[in-house]
Amino acid sequence: MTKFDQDRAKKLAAEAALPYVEADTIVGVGTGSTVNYFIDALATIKHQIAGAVSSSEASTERLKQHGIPVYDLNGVADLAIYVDGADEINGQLEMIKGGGAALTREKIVAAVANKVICIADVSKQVDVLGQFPLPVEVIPMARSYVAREIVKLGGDPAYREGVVTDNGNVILDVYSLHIEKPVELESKLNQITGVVTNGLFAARPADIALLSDGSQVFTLERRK
Ligand SMILES: O=C(CO)[C@H](O)[C@H](O)COP(=O)(O)O
Repeated sequence: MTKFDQDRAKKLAAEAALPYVEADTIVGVGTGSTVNYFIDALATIKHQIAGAVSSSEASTERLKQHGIPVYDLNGVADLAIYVDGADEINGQLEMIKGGGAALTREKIVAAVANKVICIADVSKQVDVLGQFPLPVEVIPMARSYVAREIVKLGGDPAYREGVVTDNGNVILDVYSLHIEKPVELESKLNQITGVVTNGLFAARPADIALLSDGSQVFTLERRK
């Protein structure tokens, strides 16, 4: 890939999500550096929206700093859109997420949303998922057991030292996966006792991807 301005690409992709925000609705907001640009853009139209639900303490803080009200997801029955970044995204708009350790809350908000919009720079686009180590959120006392089970599935798990998720759990990053069947692997990993969830967003992929190379934004829509 030729060199490009990654920060500018993230900002352009983030700003391209603004037209999808409907007036007077609550907006689902993800986590990460690309989403930070989205939050800053959302602040420019904050008087037109009802507020946000957030997938992490970090995003909640940034939203509040901008004066955007943040609601508890339990009180929100209808969420039109959820906007989030990705660590990898393939042609079916299946993603690996969780580089920022927020995967579980991200997956929960995505599950509630009618439309999931992925914003990313074009370096995140891949043919086959798995170059980026797949994050798995694990209950701390199950860490070694889960790691052994992941090895049986062909993965190479590494403990992300020093990281505790917003839910009080730990992360295993799984290397050496060439993920030909993302839906199947997502389900298999979730069946290991002690796994909270994993960073494959395949059962519930993105509906729209806004990908930028720093000069333009490419819109991909998932074929249903
Ligand atoms: O899944 C995530 C956090 O858990 C992020 O969306 C993902 O890591 C992409 O981050 P960035 O926009 O900083 O590249």
